[in-house]
Amino acid sequence: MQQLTVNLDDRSYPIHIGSNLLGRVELLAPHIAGRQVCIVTDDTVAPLYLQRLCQTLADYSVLPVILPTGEAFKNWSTLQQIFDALLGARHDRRTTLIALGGGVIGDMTGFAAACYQRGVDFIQIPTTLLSQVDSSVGGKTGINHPAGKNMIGAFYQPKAVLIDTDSLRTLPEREVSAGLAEIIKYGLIRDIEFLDWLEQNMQALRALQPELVTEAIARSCAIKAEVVAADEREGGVRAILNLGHTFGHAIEAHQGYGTWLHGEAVGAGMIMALQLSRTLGWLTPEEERRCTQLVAAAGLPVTPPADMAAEDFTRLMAVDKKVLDGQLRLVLLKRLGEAVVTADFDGKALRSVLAAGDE
Ligand SMILES: NC(=O)c1ccc[n+]([C@@H]2O[C@H](COP(=O)([O-])OP(=O)(O)OC[C@H]3O[C@@H](n4cnc5c(N)ncnc54)[C@H](O)[C@@H]3O)[C@@H](O)[C@H]2O)c1
Ligand SMILES: O=C(O)C(=O)C[C@@H](O)[C@H](O)[C@H](O)COP(=O)(O)O
Ligand SMILES: [Zn+2]
Repeated sequence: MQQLTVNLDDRSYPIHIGSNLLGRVELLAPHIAGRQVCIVTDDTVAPLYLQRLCQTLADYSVLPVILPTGEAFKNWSTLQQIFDALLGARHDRRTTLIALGGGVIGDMTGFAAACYQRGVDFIQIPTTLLSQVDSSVGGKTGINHPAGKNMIGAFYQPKAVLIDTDSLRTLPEREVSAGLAEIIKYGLIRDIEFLDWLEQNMQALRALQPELVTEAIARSCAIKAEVVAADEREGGVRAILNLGHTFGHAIEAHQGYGTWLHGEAVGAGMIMALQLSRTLGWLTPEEERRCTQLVAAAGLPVTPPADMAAEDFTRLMAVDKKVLDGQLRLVLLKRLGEAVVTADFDGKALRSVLAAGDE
């Protein structure tokens, strides 16, 4: 087992990564204040892992909450089901919420924990590759709004993150690819050696070769933990974790939440950001080609949806959370391994990137 730490003073927490961790009560117990535990999961993950976790927590009073699966349910009415269950079972302020599932469950459970009785503890047990490398770490929690992704939420850190790599065995291939998008993101924004390593190992990673996947998770979490520790509430550098997301979130909202997976939209969105970086002279055409090949090799789309026009992007991107005083800011690459957040790009160049889908 490996252990990393997200260093945030008195809100610091461990990330445990390894095999067979779902059965390790001693990793959870130090982070559970009372006897009440509420496990929030979805109706795909519940039949796979809920019973196992309940057995691990046999000494606690466990309330399971099983939500409908998928991005389309990351909304107010699903969130309300968590509050209904907590109140119905008289959970008090010492309750601990546990998110058992992918990023949708993690984001919603974290937000519920931030709000319930003005804040209770929560633990992340991510079960998708995407949630193991990204969403379970860093404390961004929330739900979608029809007008934009993750528009309602809070920064609220978990007490611990437990990454059981065995849970990936049941993950569909399409979801593995979605997780690889965020892994590639870390190489692009911060670590060119990691990018080289990903190019060399992409097929083995897609096949979930255990040592390699564990290595990819640990390197990704280490980068995310470092960025979050430097800028917890995205006043500055944390925004680099948003590479490809301004475009990607527009794709998700336009297509209808859940039609394109988050990781798929980020894959295509990163290519759009790289194209714009190339037009600024920051990347060579060869570097852009190389990255496009890597994203394609991960099994991800490299072009936006055919039915999305430049105007659709412009409208949806205008509500991005990085917009300041009405001005769009994008995460672009100064060079491979180095990202910047900038408003300083040519509007015409952006328009031609956005119009690629119109052709
Ligand atoms: N908070 C953050 O920092 C952050 C970071 C990245 C993404 N996100 C959010 O995370 C969400 C995407 O997360 P996701 O890709 O995990 O999606 P998800 O939670 O919808 O999970 C994907 C699918 O995999 C299923 N699943 C989960 N674990 C499984 C397993 N072990 N075996 C089989 N099936 C399993 C789920 O039921 C679901 O159908 C988006 O809402 C995105 O906005 C948040
Ligand atoms: O943790 C972050 O910061 C990120 O931006 C990680 C992203 O991968 C993630 O999708 C996040 O939810 C996007 O945040 P948002 O603020 O753009 O909604
Ligand atoms: Zn993301």
